Amino acid sequence: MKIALGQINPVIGDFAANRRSILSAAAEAAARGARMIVFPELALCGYPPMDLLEHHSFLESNLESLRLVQHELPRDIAAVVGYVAQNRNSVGKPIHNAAAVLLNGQCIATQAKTLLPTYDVFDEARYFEPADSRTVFTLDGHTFGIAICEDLWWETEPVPGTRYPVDPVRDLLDQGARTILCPSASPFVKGKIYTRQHLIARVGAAGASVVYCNMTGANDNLIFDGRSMVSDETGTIRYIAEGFKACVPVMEIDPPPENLPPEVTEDPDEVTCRALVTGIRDYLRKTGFRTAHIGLSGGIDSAIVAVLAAWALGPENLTCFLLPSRYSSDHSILDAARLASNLGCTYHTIPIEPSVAAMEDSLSELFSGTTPDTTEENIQARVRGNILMAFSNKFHSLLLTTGNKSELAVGYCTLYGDMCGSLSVIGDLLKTEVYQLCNWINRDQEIIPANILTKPPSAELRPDQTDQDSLPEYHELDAILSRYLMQNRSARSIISEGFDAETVHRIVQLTARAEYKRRQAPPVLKISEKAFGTGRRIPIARALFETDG
Ligand SMILES: Nc1ncnc2c1ncn2[C@@H]1O[C@H](COP(=O)(O)OP(=O)(O)OC[C@H]2O[C@@H]([n+]3cccc(C(=O)O)c3)[C@H](O)[C@@H]2O)[C@@H](O)[C@H]1O
Ligand SMILES: Nc1ncnc2c1ncn2[C@@H]1O[C@H](COP(=O)(O)OP(=O)(O)OP(=O)(O)O)[C@@H](O)[C@H]1O
Ligand SMILES: NC(=O)CC[C@H](N)C(=O)O
Repeated sequence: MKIALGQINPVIGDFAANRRSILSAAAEAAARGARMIVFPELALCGYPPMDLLEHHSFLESNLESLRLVQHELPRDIAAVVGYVAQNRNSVGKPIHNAAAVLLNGQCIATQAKTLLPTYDVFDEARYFEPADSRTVFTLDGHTFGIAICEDLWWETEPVPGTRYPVDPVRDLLDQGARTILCPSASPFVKGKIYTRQHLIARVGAAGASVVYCNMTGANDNLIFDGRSMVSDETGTIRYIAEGFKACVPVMEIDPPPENLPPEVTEDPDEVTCRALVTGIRDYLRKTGFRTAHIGLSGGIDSAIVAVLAAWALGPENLTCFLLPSRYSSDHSILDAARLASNLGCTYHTIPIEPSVAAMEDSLSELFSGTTPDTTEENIQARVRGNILMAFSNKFHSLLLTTGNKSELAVGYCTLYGDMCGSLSVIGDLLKTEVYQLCNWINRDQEIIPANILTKPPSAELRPDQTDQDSLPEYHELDAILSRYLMQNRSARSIISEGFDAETVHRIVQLTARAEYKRRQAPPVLKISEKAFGTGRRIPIARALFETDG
């Protein structure tokens, strides 16, 4: 039997476009002899629809769209389509996260999702009623079971100490399933592909094959990497679809192809770049923007964002602004200009001195007798924010923010200043990871001028300032932050590893205090297991250090 993977990139709530993607993928698969095509989780409405699920019109459009797909699909190909189903029981939440098997105008099977992820960025139990049973179906004598995304993840323990009571895959196998079909919307995280491979191998250990179809593209902070997979009944991966790209591969599953199975590997730097490029590109496309712009300082953060944005949108669609102040060094301006030229982007230079001087003049009476402090530094950052937002308003261009995860953690950024913007491109990359990725970008040729990579990081908001005037060295800062943020470790436990106690306490305090800034930050493209944003929810008004100490 030939099976196709409908690895598509749905737009949340664009039922007409998603239906077209489904129908065209099914037509292509049918033309290439596929008997079945599996689409991603909630392919019809996009993932995650969040509170749109509380709108009746959304649910009605979704069901109407399913009816249309059912009748418009090519004949003789079964399509497994993710949609929102009504819960026909009188108890529980009114809807299920489900998949329908459509064939020749009929719906021959449906399956709701049993395990509803409600951790990190997932919030499915808020909306959906879990399935209370699972059933297999047959096609051409082959028995299939459907396990929607998390239903494949039973053996993992997302919340320490908890384990789902039901193993949906085990249940389907016990009912005779020989192949598990897995419509999925599994957001990209570096290295997660190996976990998926491991989960598929578990099914193989029970003698069944898996057809795993993951979504591709990005929605807000979540990036879906595709890389759908097909395994044989020994758990060996026989096929991996391309990452970050819509495609419709077709393959024989019974028996699987003779050729050697592909190795599941990823280059962490390359895959991170591809993920972030996808995140930028889809954010703009799906929000109706074609062009973006950034403030290019000659520092490393805006440099990497410029490269990623130029790759995502094309250099002709990225405008860079050099906004020097009285403290900007000549080399910063030269480095920024050289980078923009290397990328082929247009750049404009607008000195901020006149606006800063005008602000200082306006405030001089009010501030008389005070000494300069971060207030004056922040005015510079806010003048830049003002210029960059004015360009956005006038030319319908989207401002990308350039702050990294280390700065966002400790609050080393100015509200309504360098935090202005709509999408945080590197807010999930620690500063040391930014350096690593820049070196990867420059591996064959110098795209980012070497000087940007070697000079000490500085906000250039006062004379001879460097980041290390206020922060520990980045390798130390990042080591502490990854323990505190990613592993939820307390200061005491981090100190017990040999880190300097005073530094750890200060970093933990700064990070805890800066929650209010992060709540106002734009969505951060997620690439790690713990990113700022919807997957890390911390109250702002709270007792500060007891829980962290
Ligand atoms: N708990 C809370 N909830 C809500 N709001 C709270 C708050 N605590 C303070 N605030 C408000 O926030 C204000 C302070 O925040 P904000 O105005 O941003 O300013 P602030 O955090 O005081 O200063 C910005 C810091 O970032 C550094 N910086 C700026 C720009 C770029 C870079 C870089 O290298 O990338 C570094 C700069 O050197 C300085 O240390 C307070 O005046 C108050 O209005
Ligand atoms: N001279 C400048 N011209 C244009 N934009 C600037 C300038 N200075 C700062 N910015 C903008 O503000 C952001 C914060 O910059 P800042 O220099 O304060 O710190 P940074 O975090 O070290 O960033 P970078 O490494 O990009 O310099 C920059 O990434 C950039 O987008
Ligand atoms: N949509 C889902 O069920 C996603 C949850 C799953 N653990 C994943 O990230 O792959």
